[in-house]
Amino acid sequence: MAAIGPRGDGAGEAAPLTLADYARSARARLAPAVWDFLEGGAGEERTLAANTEAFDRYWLRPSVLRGASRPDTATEILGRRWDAPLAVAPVAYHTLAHPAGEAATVRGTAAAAAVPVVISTFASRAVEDLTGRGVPVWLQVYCLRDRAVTRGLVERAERAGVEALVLTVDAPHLGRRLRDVRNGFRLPAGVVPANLTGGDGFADPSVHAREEFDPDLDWTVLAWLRSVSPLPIVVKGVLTGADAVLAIEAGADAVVVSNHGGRQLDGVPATLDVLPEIAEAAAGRVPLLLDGGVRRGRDVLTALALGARAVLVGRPVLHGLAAGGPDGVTGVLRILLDELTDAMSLAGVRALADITPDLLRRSGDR
Ligand SMILES: Cc1cc2nc3c(=O)[nH]c(=O)nc-3n(C[C@H](O)[C@H](O)[C@H](O)COP(=O)(O)O)c2cc1C
Ligand SMILES: O=C(O)C(=O)c1ccccc1
Repeated sequence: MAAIGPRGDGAGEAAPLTLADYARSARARLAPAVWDFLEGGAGEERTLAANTEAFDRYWLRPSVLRGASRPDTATEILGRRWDAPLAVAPVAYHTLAHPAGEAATVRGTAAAAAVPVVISTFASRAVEDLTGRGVPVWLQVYCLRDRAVTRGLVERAERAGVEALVLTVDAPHLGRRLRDVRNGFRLPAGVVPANLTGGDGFADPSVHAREEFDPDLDWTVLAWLRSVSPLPIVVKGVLTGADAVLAIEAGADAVVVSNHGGRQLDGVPATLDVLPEIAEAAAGRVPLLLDGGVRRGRDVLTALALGARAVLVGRPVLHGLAAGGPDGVTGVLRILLDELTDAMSLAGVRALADITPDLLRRSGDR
């Protein structure tokens, strides 16, 4: 976060070259309280900071003379081809960043690459306006106390053509985000969940979550979700090997190693730092995805070398959206893709299957 300058400093007017450029440009355009909501984490934001810092503790060990001038970034996950090992993480209320919201995100993503967009339970555009537009759409599910509402959301998404469900398991309630408390953050008028029926009182997300989220879920929730929908179930928010095993035993088709971008329990480790433990426990039984702090193409290489099959990117996509609408989203994803292929080529990695732990050296190790 150190690269982010003060508002109105004129940065970001030249064509953005990095995700940090997009972050600066977004910050200059967004109301400060909205920026804080998007950017902030829980507590002292130790986990938020750790997510990005963890990537900087690894160095790459290139192999030379590998004929890797045109690396192949394609992969297959849950039976679908992805152009690159990247997806858009679920982030509530994209209309906070741009009036077209998730519709702009989907359009911008499709222009960059065929990779999934995971829409939040709190997406601010109707799911029917997001599917069938060139990229797979997955639905993130918060399991609410009112299971009929959750079921209705899932059935609606399935009818619309959503291809997988991402069950978030790290949020019995929302973490204590001090920036939002200090700002008295409320959603601006008109920013509402477009796919949830009934009710209002959404304006303070943390109050709403306390009232509506089911805070007492256990692993049987997977069987319940399975009874509601035949779609693949991805469990998001696992941080230990033991929980990854329980997720697999409960029937998860994939697991997202995530600390919710440092927004839930402050003091948990960086996702990158728990990935090896989880990869060992999962032992290849399900694909592992990772999110949190991915800001450069080479970060994708690092995560894959430690056992992820793909990564999800959250805040940077919203930065692109705020900075330039669909074109900004395309720009963010293209930068990540260009940086990834550049790093693969220079590291002698022809295809994702070539990526092994040998590609890395942890700083300080000999
Ligand atoms: C503003 C914001 C809203 C989010 N909303 C959701 C959500 O509705 N559901 C969810 O599972 N995760 C949500 N997340 C967490 C992201 O899916 C993801 O785990 C995290 O942002 C990844 O870290 P990154 O932002 O460093 O890439 C949200 C994150 C942010 C920043
Ligand atoms: O999940 C989140 O991090 C989040 O910020 C959120 C916001 C609104 C509704 C639900 C979750």
